Amino acid sequence: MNASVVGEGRAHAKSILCGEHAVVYGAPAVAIPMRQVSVTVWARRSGEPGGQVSLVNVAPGQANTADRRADEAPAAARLWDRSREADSGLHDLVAAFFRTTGITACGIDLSVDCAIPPGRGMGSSAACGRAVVLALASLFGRIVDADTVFDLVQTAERVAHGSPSGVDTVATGSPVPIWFQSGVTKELSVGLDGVFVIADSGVPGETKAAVDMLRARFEADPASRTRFLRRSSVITASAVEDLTLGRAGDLGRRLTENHELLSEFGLSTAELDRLLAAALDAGCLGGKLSGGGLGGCVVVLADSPEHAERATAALRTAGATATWSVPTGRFAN
Ligand SMILES: Nc1ncnc2c1ncn2[C@@H]1O[C@H](COP(=O)(O)OP(=O)(O)O)[C@@H](O)[C@H]1O
Ligand SMILES: C[C@@](O)(CCOP(=O)(O)O)CC(=O)O
Repeated sequence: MNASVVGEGRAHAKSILCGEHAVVYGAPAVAIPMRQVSVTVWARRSGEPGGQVSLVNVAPGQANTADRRADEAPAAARLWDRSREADSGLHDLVAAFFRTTGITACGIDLSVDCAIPPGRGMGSSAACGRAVVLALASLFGRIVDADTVFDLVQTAERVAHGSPSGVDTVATGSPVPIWFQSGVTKELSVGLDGVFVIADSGVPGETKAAVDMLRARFEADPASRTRFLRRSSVITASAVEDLTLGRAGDLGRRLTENHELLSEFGLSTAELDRLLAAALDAGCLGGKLSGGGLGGCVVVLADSPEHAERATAALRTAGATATWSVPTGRFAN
């Protein structure tokens, strides 16, 4: 690979099907890709001194239009969300990139077109981090192996989350559903015929706040931690079988069971519960909050495109600000 004037990197959103939070403590989780919602980053050398990074957000949605050549990066049209910049970890990530690769640090301009809403359990922070690493690698003409990408993205995730499990870091770059535990990833083959519908409650959740809240609860009551991890692990193990063997009804029940567990530990909200009730009334097989919780999204399972459409309409009526459909047929490699 040769160095270029503009480097481009892309990553997508994800939804956690089961095991969130437990995965932070070494239990397994399963996540599916949402490839239609993505972030693209363009990296250029700037005239600023070594290691200085400036960030701009470009008009939303451009990442999801026609393929663009690297030298056609659009002009910056909107400012990066400054209120969130400090905790994005992207400055640390760029510094870590130079340290790890041994490339002499220079000023970097990053243009970020992020269609993934932040704080919705869709992995915006990990996807932004992954896209930055890939953009820098392409700018400097380096091939960066998967383990190094993982470590670099985790540098930014540590700033955004505190103690990230790494499931978002892997899932935002995988085209297929993954099982993840303590840094080990397995790609899952899916025998299920159905449609996952993801719905945004419109309320931002704070993953870090949710993780901190659960940790405080576990410290106050260590037995509750054991109970939470056991139940989550059992649900995830069954969900993997249901997903691979195509047992849609069983998988739906697991999702709902996982929601009840997360809810029992204070991670749901009235808005998320209302969305789930509406989807179940509309004939969904089950569903749950997805990601950090305390806001963000739900993921529900419908057994056909027709049921998914009905669920989508019900979710919108119940207040969802956005919905996405992920048919399981899309997971073919
Ligand atoms: N478009 C954006 N502008 C600024 N910061 C962003 C943007 N997208 C993501 N981020 C960073 O990611 C964080 C959200 O990450 P997190 O709370 O983990 O939610 P998510 O569930 O989306 O991963 C933000 O606080 C910010 O640091
Ligand atoms: C709650 C957690 O399990 C998943 C967080 O997902 P998100 O950042 O809210 O998309 C945290 C983690 O795995 O590090």
